[in-house]
Amino acid sequence: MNEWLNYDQFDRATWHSFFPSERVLLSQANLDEIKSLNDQISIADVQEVYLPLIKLLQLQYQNYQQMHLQKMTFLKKSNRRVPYIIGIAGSVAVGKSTSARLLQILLHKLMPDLRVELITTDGFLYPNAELKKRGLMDRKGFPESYDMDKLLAFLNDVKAGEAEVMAPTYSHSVYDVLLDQPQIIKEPDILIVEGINVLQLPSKQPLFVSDFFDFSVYVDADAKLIEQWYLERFGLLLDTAFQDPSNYYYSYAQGDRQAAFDMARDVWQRIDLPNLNEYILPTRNRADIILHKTTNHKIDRIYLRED
Ligand SMILES: Nc1ncnc2c1ncn2[C@@H]1O[C@H](COP(=O)(O)OP(=O)(O)O)[C@@H](O)[C@H]1O
Ligand SMILES: CC(C)(COP(=O)(O)O)[C@@H](O)C(=O)NCCC(=O)O
Repeated sequence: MNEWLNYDQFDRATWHSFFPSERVLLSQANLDEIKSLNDQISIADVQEVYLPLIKLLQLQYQNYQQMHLQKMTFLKKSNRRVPYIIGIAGSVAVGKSTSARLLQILLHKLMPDLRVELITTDGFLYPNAELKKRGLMDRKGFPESYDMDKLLAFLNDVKAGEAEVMAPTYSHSVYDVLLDQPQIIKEPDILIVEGINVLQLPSKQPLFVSDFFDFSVYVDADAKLIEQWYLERFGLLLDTAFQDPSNYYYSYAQGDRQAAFDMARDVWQRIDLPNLNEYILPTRNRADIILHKTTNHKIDRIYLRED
């Protein structure tokens, strides 16, 4: 079966024409905020690809709230705010968290009155101690390495309108879950949930994580490019680890740089690449939109699911 059957495909110029840049002028403060996130981010991508996507999301969000109000009126129930949840999927190191932060900044720009929160499912990985106990250290990121019940309960509580919901957090430099630093999510209007596993089907649970999503994005690129981005990120992790003995990568940063990169290349080949091929890529055609990247993270094609 043609996996693109249900998608409209657009090149950048066509996609941009749906919402020309002049409609939202980014201030210097906006640009500074984006550049502080990552100074390599292309502002052309932001204006030509992300702003039309944000406009589409704004329309979907408004529709969603209207539908919800009509339903509550029909059921003679009082209306309450129900968070709109956006999932962002894709390989390790494809740029999910960078895209998620961009969406958060731009959604806030277009709808300044809304509270937009962002979490990553990395926090729902079992802690390293538990992964070791289960013999799963080399399976980090694979479906069995996540506490899916905890993630589903978290999403359920957010959707149910709980005043405060705790999300565990993860640090790449500690290489573990930060059990003492949970993130507190307080009644968001929009919640972005970013992670490699957000479009996966559960093995035991009766619910999918994506059952909670109102819109989903898959960030896509050729595996060879993603490996390069993985290694570039590893280089940045090494640079920051250099003077910090508590950093997971400290000993690699102190030792031979070539050997450190050989180790990272091996981890990519043994763990993250098979995970991409076996468990992440097969979820691509569940997304509402696929952002396809080429060299230098430039988005060259956009696939939008047909209704
Ligand atoms: N749009 C972008 N432009 C330039 N570099 C980017 C962009 N998106 C991601 N990167 C870089 O690629 C690497 C992986 O991105 P990251 O957001 O950490 O990926 P993920 O969350 O998917 O693991 C990081 O070094 C990040 O700085
Ligand atoms: C924590 C992760 C599963 C998730 O990755 P992310 O999407 O945040 O890049 C990944 O970064 C990871 O640690 N994978 C295990 C093998 C490795 O060290 O790359």
